[in-house]
Amino acid sequence: MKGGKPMATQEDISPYLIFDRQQWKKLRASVPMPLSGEELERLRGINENLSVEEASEIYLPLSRLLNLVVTGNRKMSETTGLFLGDLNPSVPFVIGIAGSVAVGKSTTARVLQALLRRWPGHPRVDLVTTDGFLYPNRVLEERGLMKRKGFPESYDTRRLIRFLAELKSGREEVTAPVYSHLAYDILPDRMQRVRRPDILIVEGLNILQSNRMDRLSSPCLFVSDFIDFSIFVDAREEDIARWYVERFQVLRRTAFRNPASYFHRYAGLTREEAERTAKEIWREINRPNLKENILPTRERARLILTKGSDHSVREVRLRRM
Ligand SMILES: Nc1ncnc2c1ncn2[C@@H]1O[C@H](COP(=O)(O)OP(=O)(O)OP(=O)(O)O)[C@@H](O)[C@H]1O
Ligand SMILES: CC(C)(CO)[C@@H](O)C(=O)NCCC(=O)O
Repeated sequence: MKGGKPMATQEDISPYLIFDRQQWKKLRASVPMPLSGEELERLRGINENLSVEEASEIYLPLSRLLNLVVTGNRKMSETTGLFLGDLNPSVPFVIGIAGSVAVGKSTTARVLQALLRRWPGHPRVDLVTTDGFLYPNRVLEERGLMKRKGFPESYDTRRLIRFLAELKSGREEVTAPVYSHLAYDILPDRMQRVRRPDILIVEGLNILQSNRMDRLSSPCLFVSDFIDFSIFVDAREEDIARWYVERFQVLRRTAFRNPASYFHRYAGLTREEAERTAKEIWREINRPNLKENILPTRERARLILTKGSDHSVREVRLRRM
């Protein structure tokens, strides 16, 4: 592919092409129209810190690539339909987004959702986060896992696999449980309905994992078996830790103030106390999870976005296949 160069290390066996920012941004060249003012506003609503430059230089070319992959995939299922003498309706194309807590998965997912919606042919793009497949706090407490949220054992992975299998089987409607960061728990009386979108984006730190528990499930299937294109959002650990602490400070002044917030007690902390608390949660929970369970899955992704300390993407690695 134009502009990409093979990975510098292990050049002979690496499946990735590497693009620096300059090379990558050129790949939006044939996008027919720039983002409209209205679309830019919508993107700003997703994350006020996301720059227009970032959206158009990084995420727009990425949406162009995804659009081509989705179209190719649809052609392939039409070919199978032709073979079967039956134009079987295509099932949702699933894009997975993985990476550490606080690396920016949700933001990436929402930007891609907004951009993909404007491509012709697949206007219905839904978004599900694997947070909904965490066990409720009641179960986590019983199992002594309250300090292990986000670790493989804190998810009902079988249920997540069942959800994806049902979606890929062409069901008219599938449902996912809903997690609330405010309640810090699964909402018992809420369900997210997914009705055969053209594309489903599944965002979560665990989507590329294949731990022992999953292998024991029968039949032997992994979450990644249902993902057509996977993206890993990557950054230096020091940067992610800082983003985690910064986000915690923002939440202390905003969401934690809400008396309904599980972390309402944190609203009363001073800036220094909040910083200490956030650093401790990072050190005790999210950092070990990154090292032990998330980073080892990075090279399973089709595409790796590497961010610099200001969240701007410095490098894109794309698997040849
Ligand atoms: N592209 C971006 N530009 C600027 N800031 C960003 C960008 N992406 C994310 N951020 C900031 O980084 C922090 C984490 O982002 P986000 O909530 O999207 O992460 P996440 O990976 O979904 O985290 P979690 O797994 O904890 O839900 C937030 O403070 C967000 O505002
Ligand atoms: C719900 C997860 C696991 C993933 O989004 C994460 O946001 C989380 O709650 N981690 C546990 C430690 C913490 O509160 O940051």
